[in-house]
Amino acid sequence: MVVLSKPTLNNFLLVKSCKPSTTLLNGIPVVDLADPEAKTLIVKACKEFGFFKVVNHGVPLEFMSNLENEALRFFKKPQSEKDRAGPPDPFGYGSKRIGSNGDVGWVEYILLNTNPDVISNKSLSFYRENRQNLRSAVEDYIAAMKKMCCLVLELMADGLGIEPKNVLSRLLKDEKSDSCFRINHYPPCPEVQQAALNGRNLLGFGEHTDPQVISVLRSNSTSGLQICLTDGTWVSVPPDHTSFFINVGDTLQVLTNGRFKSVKHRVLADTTKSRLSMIYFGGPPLSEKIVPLPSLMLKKEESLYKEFTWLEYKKAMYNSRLADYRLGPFEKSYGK
Ligand SMILES: C=C1C[C@]23C[C@@]1(O)CC[C@H]2[C@@]12CC[C@H](O)[C@@](C)(C(=O)O1)[C@H]2[C@@H]3C(=O)O
Ligand SMILES: O=C(O)CCC(=O)C(=O)O
Ligand SMILES: [Fe+2]
Repeated sequence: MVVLSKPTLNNFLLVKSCKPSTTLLNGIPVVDLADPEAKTLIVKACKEFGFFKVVNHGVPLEFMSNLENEALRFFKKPQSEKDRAGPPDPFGYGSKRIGSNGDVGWVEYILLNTNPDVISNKSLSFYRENRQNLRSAVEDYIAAMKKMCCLVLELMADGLGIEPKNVLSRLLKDEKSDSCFRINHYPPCPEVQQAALNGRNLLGFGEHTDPQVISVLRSNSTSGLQICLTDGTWVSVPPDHTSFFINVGDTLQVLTNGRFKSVKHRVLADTTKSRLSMIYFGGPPLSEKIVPLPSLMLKKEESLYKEFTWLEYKKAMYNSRLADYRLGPFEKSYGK
């Protein structure tokens, strides 16, 4: 069992906790990718939740558990070895600190750029610290996630009745697409029980929206993920290690002029079980102008957002805290 170092434990209990929520999301939208109605269900889910579960996706379970086992092998290594792949810059191995603006969580992780041309020394150390086949396991998995995201984005375009079919997926297919991949490991935290007695929960990963176009998450069967509904209630998402969960990101919210909502989500730590999650974040090229899709806009409909590039959004994102409403300053109504 991996235990995060003791001295900082109290800081965590003091710094980041939140009111417990026991509501289980039974009505979570589930989309069968082989269903002819998939495109309609996807659009509905993106408007209502910004979140849905994907089944019948064609990715073999073995493929997912292979990478999960490789990742666990890395997280089980002594701290000094893992630290050789860190600190994150933002890519590389990180523990407890998320980003560089003071966010913390009961989590250790590896963050990788998916573009092999911009591979950092930290990522190389991560691969070196593990068996040789880790790099190909990661690359194969990323390729499968990119393919699935592109299919989902094409179904979205179809469901929205806009053309061409690749109007969204081209952003991820572009060779300059700025996408990344994250593996999060949440060790069990016995102190969670004490926190729960005081009516609080301990955060593994604080609330935020994903800034990119789309994210696809797969976890083991340990619970912890929660999403925030449009009425502000937090609900737990029952884990399913055989399925994928899709998140609408901030960029997709802008591209659809607010029709789709980027989903606020967070992860709570568990007392006894460790959680391992793997997330592919599909992003556009840095120079891409993020504006509502012209083919989607109604006559006289105006953009809710100021014009900006993904590079500009990214710069703002790295200056923000996890829970900040990052789209705020880019809204035309901001400050009015
Ligand atoms: C606190 C931060 C971590 C983050 C960059 C940021 O300054 C604000 C956004 C954060 C986030 C959330 C979703 C993804 O996990 C992530 C990789 C991303 O693209 O935006 C993280 C960033 C990070 O960990 O570097
Ligand atoms: O680890 C998880 O289940 C979700 C983490 C997350 O939302 C993120 O890394 O952006
Ligand atoms: Fe996220």
